[in-house]
Amino acid sequence: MGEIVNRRVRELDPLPTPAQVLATLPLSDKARRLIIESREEVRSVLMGRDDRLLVIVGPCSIHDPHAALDYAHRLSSVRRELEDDLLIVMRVYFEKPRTTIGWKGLINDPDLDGTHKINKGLLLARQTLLDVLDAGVAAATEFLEPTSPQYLADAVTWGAIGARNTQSQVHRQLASGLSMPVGFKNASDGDVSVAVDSVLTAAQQHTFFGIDHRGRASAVETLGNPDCHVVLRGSTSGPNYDEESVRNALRIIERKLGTVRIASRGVIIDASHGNSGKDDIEQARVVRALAQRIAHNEKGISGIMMESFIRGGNQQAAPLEQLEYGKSVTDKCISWEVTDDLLHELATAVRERRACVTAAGE
Ligand SMILES: O=C[C@H](O)[C@H](O)COP(=O)(O)O
Ligand SMILES: C=C(OP(=O)(O)O)C(=O)O
Repeated sequence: MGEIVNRRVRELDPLPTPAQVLATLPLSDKARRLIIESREEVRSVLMGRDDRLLVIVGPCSIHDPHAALDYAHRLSSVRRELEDDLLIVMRVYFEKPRTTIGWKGLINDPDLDGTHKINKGLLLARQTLLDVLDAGVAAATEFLEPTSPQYLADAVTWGAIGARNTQSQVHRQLASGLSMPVGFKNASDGDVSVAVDSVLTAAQQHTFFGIDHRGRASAVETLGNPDCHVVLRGSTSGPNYDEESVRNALRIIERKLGTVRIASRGVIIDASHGNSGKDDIEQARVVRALAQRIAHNEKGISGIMMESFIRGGNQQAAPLEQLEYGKSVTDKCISWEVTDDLLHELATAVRERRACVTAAGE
């Protein structure tokens, strides 16, 4: 057998089952309530029943659970302060899709040293999510590995399928069975219509290969997820957060999804990635430009995403003891101080939008 299979597999190291991990690190009652409430709030914002702005904000990736929790505590108090205007959900991203190679996130390599202790990373990631929730902050994450949601998804309020996977059947099927709203990014080359196709596909029922809670290979039958939507993140050839690009995306959504029963025909705009050339200073400028447009009641923008951490910028990934505290090891992030200002500016923009709507009798 060894001559024809597994010739390029060094080892198969069993992982605990999802049921074991969930039993070791269960959700608290408080966390469960936060997840149920915040998922419903996200749906309401997406449907326009709640006039707040969804703001998904936090580090590009989590590499240091202690710094992540420090960030979550800062965010928690702003979240409460601005809750009448903003629905804030923290980016708690553990799985990084790479353009070629690079550190693939806390689950894949928790020690950031190429030892890839997934067993450790899985538990560390789940513990971090639970800690963030206990700090009173709802969590957003990108789902990358098709089986990882079984270990984490119960603790997640908003999910993303990234630009590199938006056209992947595997990820569309996965989203069709997820219990929370899921945003599909436009493709890295800027194609928005594939993300719209994803929303259409994920809203349908599917049957596919997966695992159950006991880790058994299973045929997974899903009901379809009507809470998927498009995230505009710019592309390798430039931004797509300008008014014309947003109108264009809304037209594609209307044309392709006109009769499909989905929560949102609006978009979320990711101010990072292709919309700011992954530059934190530019990213803050993009958020400010969006705040102005929101204040003027531009239609179709349900939410904003920002990559933000304690310190601005980024650094090379390396073992924790060699790193500067609170600074991204993947894309450049906006510093906490600037983030705090931007969140207040976005809240002001939402109040101005509300005044516009009232004045226009909408
Ligand atoms: O959000 C993070 C990165 O943009 C994504 O993981 C791709 O990064 P890379 O192009 O550096 O691999
Ligand atoms: C990888 C990310 O984004 P994108 O898929 O848009 O590159 C991300 O948001 O972390």
